[in-house]
Amino acid sequence: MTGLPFNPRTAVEMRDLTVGYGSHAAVHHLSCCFSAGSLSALVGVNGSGKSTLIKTIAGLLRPMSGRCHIAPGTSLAYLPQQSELDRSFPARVRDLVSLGLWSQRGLLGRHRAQDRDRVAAAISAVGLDGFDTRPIDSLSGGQLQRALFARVLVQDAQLILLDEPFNAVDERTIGDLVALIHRWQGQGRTVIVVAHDLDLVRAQFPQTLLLARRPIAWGATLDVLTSDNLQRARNLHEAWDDHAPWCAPDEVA
Ligand SMILES: Nc1ncnc2c1ncn2[C@@H]1O[C@H](COP(=O)(O)OP(=O)(O)OP(=O)(O)O)[C@@H](O)[C@H]1O
Repeated sequence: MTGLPFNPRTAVEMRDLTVGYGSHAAVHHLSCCFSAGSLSALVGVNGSGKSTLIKTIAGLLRPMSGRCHIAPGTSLAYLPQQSELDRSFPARVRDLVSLGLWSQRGLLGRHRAQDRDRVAAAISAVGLDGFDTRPIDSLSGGQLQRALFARVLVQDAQLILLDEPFNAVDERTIGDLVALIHRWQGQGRTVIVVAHDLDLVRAQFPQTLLLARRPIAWGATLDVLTSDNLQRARNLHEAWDDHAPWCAPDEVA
């Protein structure tokens, strides 16, 4: 499959992608693509390879084999899981949100008045009015997630990757974050979100990729999240041997 031309309406395309850590593959033989302007969920049980795949799309992990192709010139915003963030870093909410400007201004670049306005508008848009100077280590989990979404807003990226943004946040915050995600998609951005709540995924995400170290199903959410596919994903995951050698493509059913 490698060598085929990249479709310009495609934002991200994986072709027989295998990726992992050291010599251990965490995601095997994945071929799928995300259209420009699509909204997709990435689901699977713990350890099924979701974060690994998101990090690969973000360019933080290199494929062991196959390809992960991003449309040339695509700007990208990646929000890791909260557990990967260092909350003890001495920063205020507006410092955290201003980091979203670095690709446009450089890390040490001076912020203009319009940048400060953009940061203030983003903080307001996520419902954190009055929190500008709050240290980030004093925020609740939901408030921190709102601040991180404000940073993504400021980044103004065409491709947005969110790893478990709804983890440990309340219903109201989830509703507000989902509204922002729909707004991004409405603006023509491509959004890929790792999520665990399958009811939320069914209600809010048109497309889904179900992973169990290898792709189980990909496409319209209601066609993917069938009880058969979910059972197949659980079975495959339970049978997975982390120490097995790298499997060749034709060993996958
Ligand atoms: N930095 C790492 N070094 C070695 N192995 C890793 C590393 N990160 C993840 N793994 C392994 O890769 C596999 C897939 O992990 P990954 O974090 O991608 O799964 P996940 O679906 O995102 O899980 P969760 O839902 O728990 O966040 C797991 O077996 C995990 O232990």
